[in-house]
Amino acid sequence: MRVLRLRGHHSPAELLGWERRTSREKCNTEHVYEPATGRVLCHLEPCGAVEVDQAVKAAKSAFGLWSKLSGMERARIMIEAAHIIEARREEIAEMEVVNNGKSITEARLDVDSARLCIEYYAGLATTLAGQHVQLPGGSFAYTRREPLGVCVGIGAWNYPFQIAAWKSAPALACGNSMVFKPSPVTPVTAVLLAEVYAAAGAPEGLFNVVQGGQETGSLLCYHPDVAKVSFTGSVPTGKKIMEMASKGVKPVTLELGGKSPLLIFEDSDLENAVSGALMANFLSQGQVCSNGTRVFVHKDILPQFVEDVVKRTRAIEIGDPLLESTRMGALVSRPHLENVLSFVDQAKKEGASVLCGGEPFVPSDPKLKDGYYMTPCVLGYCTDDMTCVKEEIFGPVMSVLSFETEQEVLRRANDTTLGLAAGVFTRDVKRAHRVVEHLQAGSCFINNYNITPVEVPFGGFKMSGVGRENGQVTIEHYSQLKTVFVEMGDVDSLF
Ligand SMILES: NC(=O)C1=CN([C@@H]2O[C@H](COP(=O)(O)OP(=O)(O)OC[C@H]3O[C@@H](n4cnc5c(N)ncnc54)[C@H](O)[C@@H]3O)[C@@H](O)[C@H]2O)C=CC1
Repeated sequence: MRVLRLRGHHSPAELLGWERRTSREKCNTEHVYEPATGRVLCHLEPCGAVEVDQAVKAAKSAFGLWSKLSGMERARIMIEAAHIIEARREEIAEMEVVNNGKSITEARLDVDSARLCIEYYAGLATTLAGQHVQLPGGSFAYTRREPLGVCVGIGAWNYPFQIAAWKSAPALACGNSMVFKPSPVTPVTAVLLAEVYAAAGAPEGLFNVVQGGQETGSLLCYHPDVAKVSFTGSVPTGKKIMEMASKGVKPVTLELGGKSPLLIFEDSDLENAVSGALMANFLSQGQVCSNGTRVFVHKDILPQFVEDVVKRTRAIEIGDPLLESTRMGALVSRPHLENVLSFVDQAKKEGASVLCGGEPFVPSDPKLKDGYYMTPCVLGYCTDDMTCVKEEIFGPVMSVLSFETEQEVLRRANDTTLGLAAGVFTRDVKRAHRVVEHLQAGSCFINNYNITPVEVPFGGFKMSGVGRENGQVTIEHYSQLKTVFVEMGDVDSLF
């Protein structure tokens, strides 16, 4: 059973073996918008306690079957899911664009990342194994890596399909089942992932989608049959999730926000450094947790850097996210756009200089006139105490700061409670590794930025999170170790 309560114009075709449920009772529906046009896309009916319980029960029943399969058997279904995603790539990407507002070019890359993640963990599913330990007198012990049970995934709105895959792939590979709750702002594509798993032959109830916001999320976290919660979102919500999970002593994975630094030294390849700064700030309209929004540039190259970065920022094509030529689409919602613009106003008041952008943008196409667009912004003359340098803006706003020495820039880069990512551009190999050693961040980039291959772990230091997603290590976050002692002699009793 899958609890899906999405109604509207974009109802994907029914598939054998899974069922959509809509509310039997009247409840408060919420509008879901298309950011590119501002029109209402569909309505969302939040799931209550009854539906959450049904979804968890379905997942529990699927767990009974799924956890008994061998890794090879699970892998076969996951690989099939990856093939289906590949075949439906364009349709899923378009749906992501319509619901999220990002460009089709980026949405396709997100769908690819989701597929690669499922392929990668399908491979790892076949490698799960324990250890054999020889003990005195012929006795021995062995360990078994076992799944946790029903895992909950709670997603943010910036990478709706990718987050659902990044959470479900390692969970399913380990033999768990999942109930996933997307953000109520972007509820559409997680439903498509549920369709994909079902079509690939997953047992009924293996991957369920419940719709809703805070209340639905809390019901999931407190549910006694839920073994683990994996969350992507803001720091304040992450703290609440941790608190709720603690009532049942449930492990959590938290992928939270950042205010990451990007350090550009005077010996950098300037063109690459500028490209890196753009990648660090403007993907997904700047709504990326790992963004390097504090760009520290050595004072000797600052004028040239600023000239080049502003020139290339001004050239970014903004508009209809479904067009191939568009590089920046719409922000996710009207309130979020207003919030981002208010950060730009605040920066001006605090003495930063708007070098380009930071204005609402109205595309020439009349159908897009109510969309949530803005021009990407570069703020110059920033100082460490400014709000734009301290707080996560989560929009296309780059703050440029000047520095003189390595020691100084490291101290300033680490002067934050967050630690998701960090980057350094330099041609000096020794400096690159020395700097990275001192950066307090979970994901560090040398001479690039915002590259997230699924084979490597991703996650934060400090208040940016707990646990990791992707890479081999994530298997440990979705499984537990059982130790089995085997006596081959007599019991040496003290009594
Ligand atoms: N580290 C990472 O990988 C990422 C971090 N983020 C962070 O997420 C934020 C933006 O995303 P939002 O969706 O606005 O974040 P949010 O924290 O408001 O919501 C995230 C999810 O949690 C749910 N939620 C909210 N309150 C809850 C509660 N009390 N109990 C259970 N669930 C609850 C929401 O419905 C949504 O599905 C940014 O601050 C960004 O930094 C976003 C994407 C990736």
